[in-house]
Amino acid sequence: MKNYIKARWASFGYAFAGLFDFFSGRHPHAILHLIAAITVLLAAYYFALSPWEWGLIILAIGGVLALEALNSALEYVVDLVQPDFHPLAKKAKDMAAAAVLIFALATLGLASLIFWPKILNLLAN
Ligand SMILES: Nc1ncnc2c1ncn2[C@@H]1O[C@H](COP(=O)(O)OP(=O)(O)OP(=O)(O)O)[C@@H](O)[C@H]1O
Repeated sequence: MKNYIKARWASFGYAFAGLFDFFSGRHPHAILHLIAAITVLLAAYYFALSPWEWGLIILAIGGVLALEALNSALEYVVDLVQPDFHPLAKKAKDMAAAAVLIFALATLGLASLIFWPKILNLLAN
């Protein structure tokens, strides 16, 4: 039991090592997504979103950041197994980037649905 807890605790530490690497500055997209996330969270606070709106925004931000982290992980693996140019390495990296783009666009749609009426309302008053 003690060893089990020790191993789980170590896994938690590895996840934090990944998190530290992700936001270390070595992955410029991670920093861009973080800045965008903080901006959206500040806007959410300003417009006093409902709990449901907060929940959707938090899930969407978490999804974008998690997908970007997976994209970076895949880049590491591709660079490890195929440091030289290879058409399949290109396809793998481009597809992973597409996954982030798809989720980011969906998040943009969600944010527009939530914020646009509130912005219009603010402009009208
Ligand atoms: N080994 C490779 N073979 C073929 N094309 C590659 C290879 N490595 C990278 N590429 C191409 O270059 C693009 C950019 O790859 P890169 O690894 O620099 O990622 P990035 O999107 O710039 O992310 P980051 O800035 O986080 O490193 C890939 O999407 C792919 O099209």
